[in-house]
Amino acid sequence: MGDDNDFTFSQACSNCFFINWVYYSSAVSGNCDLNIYVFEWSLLCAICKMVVGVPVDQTRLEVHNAMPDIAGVTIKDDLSNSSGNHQNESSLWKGESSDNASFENQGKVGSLSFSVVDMSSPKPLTELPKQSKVPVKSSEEQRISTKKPIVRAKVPFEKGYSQMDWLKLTRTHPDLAGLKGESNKRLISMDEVKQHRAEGSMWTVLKGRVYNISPYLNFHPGGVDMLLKGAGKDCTSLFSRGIAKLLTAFHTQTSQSLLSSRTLLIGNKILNVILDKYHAWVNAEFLLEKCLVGTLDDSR
Ligand code: HEM
Repeated sequence: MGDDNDFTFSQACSNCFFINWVYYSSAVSGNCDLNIYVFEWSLLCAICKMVVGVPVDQTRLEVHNAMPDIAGVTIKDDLSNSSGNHQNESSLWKGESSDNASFENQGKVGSLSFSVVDMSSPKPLTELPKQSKVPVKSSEEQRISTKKPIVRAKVPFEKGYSQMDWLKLTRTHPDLAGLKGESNKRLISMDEVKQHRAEGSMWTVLKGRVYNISPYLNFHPGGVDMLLKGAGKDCTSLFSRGIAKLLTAFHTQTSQSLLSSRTLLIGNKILNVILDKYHAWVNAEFLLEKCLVGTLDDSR
């Protein structure tokens, strides 16, 4: 430990691919191709370590254990002095202050020569040791503790207002739409829809169809207030409203692209757009069949 083979360089995190951490190694010996050394390991940056939940010190231990032997390493950086007293090791991992100025170094491993460029900013470097002092939860513990309870807006059914009760009503009530003998095949303008906001004759437009939602108000599992938002309006967008979720997953690529019709890659973060958050399985056309007043005339 602490011999001439010690060196420090910046390396892209194998999870998020940001070059934001500095790897320090000591006591390496034997033969190794640098390409293997750099690319074969799964090493995480400080941020991913926190997300994944591997304690910094533990990671470092694993890194040391997994270290392949390297013979004849002639790399020496400016941050370690000739006596093998590596100031930067302590500043990186033990929280002592040191000058973290960028440096560039040339090195040679076997037949491979290369440049080592420290692109890491001083701030994250001095922050690393602080993180290592905080007890880091295991990934399982972290997953459980960060899991938020799902808050549902669903309104508890009042007696007699279940969806079954609604279906019974649709089968037995003679005129839920309030048509009074008029046809429900007629075209209705948006102006006419706007005039129907009062209780008893409250209209809404859903996917081009005009419904009288008054009788359904108390049966709506999302509550009366939610349904009232669509009164006298086109509620299609409210009905199909989605949410965007930033998954705590990182993609191995870094680009801006559409991974699927609902999943977007921004940088290396995956954004998942969940469409029809509440009504994905709701067949409103069937539920409100008996409330149909007409078809929206969007030409006017
Ligand atoms: C106009 C026709 C609509 C119909 C037929 C309808 C029907 C339903 C049904 C059947 C559910 C229960 C879904 C389930 O259990 O999975 C539901 C839930 C819900 N709806 Fe609607 N809805 C309508 C409009 C709206 C509108 C316009 C809004 C918002 C402004 C809305 C907001 C909600 C909410 C927040 C829930 C609760 C989701 C939950 O936590 O389970 N609904 N709706």
